[in-house]
Amino acid sequence: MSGFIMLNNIQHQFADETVIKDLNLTIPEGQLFGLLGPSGSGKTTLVKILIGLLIPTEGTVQIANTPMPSLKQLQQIGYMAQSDALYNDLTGKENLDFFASIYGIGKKERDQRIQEAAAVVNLSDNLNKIVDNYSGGMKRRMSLAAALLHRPSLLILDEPTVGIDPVLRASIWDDLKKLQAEGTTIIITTHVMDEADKCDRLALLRDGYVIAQGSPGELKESSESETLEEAFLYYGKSKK
Ligand SMILES: Nc1ncnc2c1ncn2[C@@H]1O[C@H](COP(=O)(O)OP(=O)(O)OP(=O)(O)O)[C@@H](O)[C@H]1O
Repeated sequence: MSGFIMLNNIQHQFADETVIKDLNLTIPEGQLFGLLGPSGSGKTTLVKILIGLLIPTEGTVQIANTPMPSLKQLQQIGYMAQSDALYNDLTGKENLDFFASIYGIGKKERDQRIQEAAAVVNLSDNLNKIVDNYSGGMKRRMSLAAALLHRPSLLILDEPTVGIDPVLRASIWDDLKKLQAEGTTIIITTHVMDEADKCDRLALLRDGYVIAQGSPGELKESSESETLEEAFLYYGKSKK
């Protein structure tokens, strides 16, 4: 397994609380990898460590053999945070134009990239609407489009489907599968079991520990569980 992303002996402390504990993860290129865990288990903290937004108290992160944080690697990453960071008074197109300028995409190319990203998330017909008039799901999809503008090879999505109805959730998953088929490595955090089932591999997080890793099938099989929820409970107990 080639280690496109490697987290080695990560530990992270906020004041006197250790929220990530001796964590090791290797994620190969092209994988759709899920971080599954309940609220407060450390998913967002881990994602922030991964992209270099937080420096871990201990341990190292490498992406494509480069120690993080690295500006060069950051340019290859598309990051979608848990809450939408959009300008409500601007149109969808104006928002994407703004993000494209931040990514340093030249004016000539910008229009094409905006159309391309909007098409992936089915927002092409809504680009001229003010974002304030978008539904919650449209805003989530617009945030995803913003994370795709620079055609990142690594996409990191922090709970991208929270508050989104099942139909839209399915459409976002279709988008993710499409991007993966084009070669994008995707890391997604979730606490929704049926979403976790769609990932190639998972790390189950609880109280800052990885309590188990594997494909959804492996995790169910090795815990003799019918569902991932049962598997999660099984590994949670065996860690106590
Ligand atoms: N900036 C911070 N300062 C102090 N404690 C923090 C900070 N950020 C997170 N924490 C704590 O770290 C722990 C893990 O939080 P984190 O946001 O990583 O969890 P999570 O799994 O992403 O949760 P959720 O699913 O609710 O987003 C929690 O106990 C949280 O209170």
